[in-house]
Amino acid sequence: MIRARGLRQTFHSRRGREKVEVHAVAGVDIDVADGEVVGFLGPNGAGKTTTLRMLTTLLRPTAGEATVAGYDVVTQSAEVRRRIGYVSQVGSTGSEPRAGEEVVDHAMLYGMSRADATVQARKLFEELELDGLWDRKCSKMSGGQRRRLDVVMGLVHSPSLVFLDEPTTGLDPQARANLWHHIRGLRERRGATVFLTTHYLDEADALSDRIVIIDHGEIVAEDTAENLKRQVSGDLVEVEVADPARAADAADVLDRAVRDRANVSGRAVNDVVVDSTRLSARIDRAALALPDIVREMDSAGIALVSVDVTRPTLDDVFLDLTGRSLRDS
Ligand SMILES: Nc1ncnc2c1ncn2[C@@H]1O[C@H](COP(=O)(O)OP(=O)(O)OP(=O)(O)O)[C@@H](O)[C@H]1O
Repeated sequence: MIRARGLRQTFHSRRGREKVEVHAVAGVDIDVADGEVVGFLGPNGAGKTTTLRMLTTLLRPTAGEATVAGYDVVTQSAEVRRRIGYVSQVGSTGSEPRAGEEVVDHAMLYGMSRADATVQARKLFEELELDGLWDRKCSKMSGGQRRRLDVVMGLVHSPSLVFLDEPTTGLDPQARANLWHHIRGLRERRGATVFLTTHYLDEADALSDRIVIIDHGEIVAEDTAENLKRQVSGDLVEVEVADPARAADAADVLDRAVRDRANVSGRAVNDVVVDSTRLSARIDRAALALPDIVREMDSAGIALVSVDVTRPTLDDVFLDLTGRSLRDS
C-alpha cells in the first residue's frame, strides 16, 4: 500500500543572517502492506509530519520516490489523493459550519453526490459515536468530539488508506481511549490500512501491528512492538535488601544471574548497579532467573525487602538505539 525509497526532504531556512539546511527527512524507506496498522514513532522534530506530508502529496520530496495505493506521489498525485484519507494534526473542520454539512460538503469535493455523502456521513457519525451532533456547530464540540469529526472527514470518501497525524494529542485519557477504539475499528470494520504518527509510546504499542521509529530524519528501527522490546538487553530486575552491609553480596548473586542468562542468550553482560540498599540489573528473560536469585539470597542469609521485574518498554528500545529517552523530548 505504501512503498517509499530514499525519501528525503531538505528545508532551507535562516538562523539570523545565516542560511541553514534542515534535513528533516534524510532518506527513508517505508513499506506498508494492505490492511496493516503501522505506528510511526519518534520524538518532536524527528521528521514524522514531514514524511506524512510527502506521502499524502502535500509536499514534494527533495529526493527519492514513493508510491501510495499504487500511484506515484509526484506524477500521479490526484490518483493518490482520491484513495487516501488524511487527518492532520491541526484538524480540518472550520468553526462556524455545522458538523454534518461540513462532512457532506467535504465528501462532495471528492465527487460524491449529496445523497451518497449524507448516507455515508450518517453511518460514520454513528460508528464514531457522534449521533445527535449532526447539526452542532464544530466550534461547540468537545476536543474529543471534534477529533472524531476530523476522523469522519478523513473517512467519508471510503479511502483504503488512512493517515492519522498524532490523532490523540491534546485529548484527555477517556477521549484517547475512545479514539483508540475507533482507530482499531478502522481496520476491523472497514478493512482500511492505517499509518499513524505519534510520540506516545503507549499509543504506538497499543494500536500498531508494526512500529517504525524515526529519529533525526532517519529510520532507526522497525518491527512489531514485541520484537523491538525483545531486542532490548533484558528485563529490568530491581532488588531491595534490608541491610546495606549485604548489598555487595546481593550484587554478586545478581551478577551471577546476569552472566548465566547471558551465556544462554548469547547477549552482552550488563553491570549490576548498586545504590545503597537498592540494586538493579538487566537480565535476559528474568522470570526464568528469579527463583534461583531468591533461593541464593535466602541461603546466603540476605534479607530482601522487595523484588521487581519490569519488561522493557518502547522507551527502552529508543534509549538503547539512540542513548536518549523518548519521554525527555
Ligand atoms: N517548513 C519548514 N521549514 C524549515 N524547517 C522545517 C519545516 N517543517 C519542518 N521543519 C523542521 O524539520 C524537522 C522535522 O519536523 P517534523 O514536523 O516533520 O517533525 P515531527 O516528527 O512531526 O515533530 P512533532 O512530533 O513535533 O510534530 C524539524 O527540525 C522541523 O523544525
